Amino acid sequence: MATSSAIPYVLSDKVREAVANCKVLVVGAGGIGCEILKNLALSGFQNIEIIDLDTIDVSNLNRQFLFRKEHVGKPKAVVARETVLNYNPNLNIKAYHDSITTVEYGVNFYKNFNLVLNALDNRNARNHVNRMCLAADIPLIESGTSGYTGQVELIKKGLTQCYECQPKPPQRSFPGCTIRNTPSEPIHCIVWAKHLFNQLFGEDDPDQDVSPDTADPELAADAGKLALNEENETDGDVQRKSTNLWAKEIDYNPEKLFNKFFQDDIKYLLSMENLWKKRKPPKPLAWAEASSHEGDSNTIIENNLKAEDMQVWSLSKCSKVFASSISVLKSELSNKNFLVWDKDDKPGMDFVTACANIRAHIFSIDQKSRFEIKSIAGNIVPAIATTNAIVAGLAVLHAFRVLGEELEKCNTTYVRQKSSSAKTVLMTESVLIKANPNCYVCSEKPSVNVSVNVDNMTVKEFETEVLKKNLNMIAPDAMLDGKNLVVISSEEGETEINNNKKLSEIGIIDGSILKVDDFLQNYELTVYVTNYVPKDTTEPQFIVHGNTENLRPVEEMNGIVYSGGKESPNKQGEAASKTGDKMVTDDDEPVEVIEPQSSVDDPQEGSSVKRRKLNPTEEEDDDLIMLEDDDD
Ligand SMILES: Nc1ncnc2c1ncn2[C@@H]1O[C@H](COP(=O)(O)OP(=O)(O)OP(=O)(O)O)[C@@H](O)[C@H]1O
Ligand SMILES: [Zn+2]
Repeated sequence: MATSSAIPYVLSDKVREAVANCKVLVVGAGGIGCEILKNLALSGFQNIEIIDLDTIDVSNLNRQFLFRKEHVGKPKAVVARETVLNYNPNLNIKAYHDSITTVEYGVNFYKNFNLVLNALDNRNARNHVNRMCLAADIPLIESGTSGYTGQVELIKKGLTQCYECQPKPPQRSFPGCTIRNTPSEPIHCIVWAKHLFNQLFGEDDPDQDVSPDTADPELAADAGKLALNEENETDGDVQRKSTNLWAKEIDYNPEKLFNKFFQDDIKYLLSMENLWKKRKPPKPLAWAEASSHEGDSNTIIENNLKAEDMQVWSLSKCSKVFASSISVLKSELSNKNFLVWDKDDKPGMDFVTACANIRAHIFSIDQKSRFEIKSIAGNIVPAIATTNAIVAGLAVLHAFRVLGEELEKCNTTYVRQKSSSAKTVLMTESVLIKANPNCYVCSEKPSVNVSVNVDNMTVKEFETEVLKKNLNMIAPDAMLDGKNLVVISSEEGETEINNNKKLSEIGIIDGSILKVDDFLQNYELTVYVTNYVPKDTTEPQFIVHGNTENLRPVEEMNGIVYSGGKESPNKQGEAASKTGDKMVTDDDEPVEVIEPQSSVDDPQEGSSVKRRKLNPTEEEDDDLIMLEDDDD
């Protein structure tokens, strides 16, 4: 392929020179990353570094055009580099097969670059790169797609909002008792099946218990206890022992496992009578019955007309697959400590399909095909190559503006599906979106309020659940303000002694202030602790809020709330009406590019007014900004 393209000649001399001399980092070589790399290589960029932690999967080949069949299993970053070098052998391009969140890539690493382009698929890595670019004061072009929608924005310290300025919609989650006791939708059964996979083969996680929940608030206290006592008299061991240990003891005998999860546990649930006063009770199912249940003739005929993945399995097929997948998973486990569930791993996906459908049958819930279950279980929104290409193109246009020192022209741009009411595909904010002054990441003195039961949460849980998982730190150190006492240290061996102590035991009580910092992220945060006792298991274990003035009742908070929350976004159809250039899509339908509205007196106000119009609807926005891997 030719080493030069027309693009450099439409750029000013200044930008062309900057493009040739700058050094850029591309984080992620997936759907968007491959497109960005190709665009960079063909538009005159000379010095590119690319990092991706993953290897090429066959499912990537339909849209990650730098990869071919023969590359499956090889590191994405390495192959992306090789392919791009074919476009332009003179490129100075370096590949890292690694996670960007590791300590090797500290602030000094970022300072090597003029610009960073994110092409990631998960919130954690995005949050991390956001913090690193703020710390290194490097412009970051953040992009994401979800199906037909996408977004590109510039993040620059002091000029724009950062990736964490606005609250992100929490990931959809369900109360434990719905999953364990009273499922009513297919997704409840799918989540349960994934939890069951983890209980049997994965890393131990008490939050993913699949056994009946006697602490269900719907139960009159006695009913649950009564049932538990009866259970203990008969088969009590099974209940109390870890599922994992018990499964090992019976050598993963599929019949015994089946009868426990789908017959005995269901009988036990039935004994919690309160649950079934207003609900259809579940029907316990024994292995022998399921194995011979072929389904009604209509379903068999319907199934025969469908591709295998689209068929809804009969109970007998579910039990066969249950047994065969367990046998494969058991042998996979024999040389590992635990397995990690992955939607693209056949036995794991088969196991979840079978278990979810058996449970759905028991609770009279619609059963689903393997294909549907895969997309629900893997949080999959189909990736659309065209959207990735548009977004990657926009990202590189943003890069030209940044290099031309026209950062203020990098207004956030959205890709939207054309709707009948407004023929729009691209929409831009009218102004740069300013930082949230209360942002717990980019404000001058970042602070956050954490409400937690100080007599119940351990220091280790606080570190893992609050500081790492919720506040996205990598290696936090925490000091109790006023006492100069280091309570959590990122140095091995320094504070492990505190790990199993409750927060209050080491002096973290209502009103305590913690000074937390993450050395890698160059990030300091003041954490104000308040004591909070959840009323029952349906309430969150802890709440993180940006600003006490914004405190709202727990039920409104839906687990986590940050300050500076905005009104709910409006429908995309209400987007700005001014139209501009036309372009042509694959299907030859003319689409229109929406130009920013005329500037307004107060940019901040203008921004928020416009944003309400441009933001996606609740249904479609879940993954717009941050495409999540499955991690529930
Ligand atoms: N911490 C990280 N460090 C480096 N690369 C990362 C990190 N987290 C995610 N990535 C990479 O970002 C890329 C995102 O690309 P994309 O959204 O197309 O996902 P994918 O894994 O290729 O596809 P899919 O999830 O649809 O199977 C992936 O290649 C992934 O490996
Ligand atoms: Zn911010």
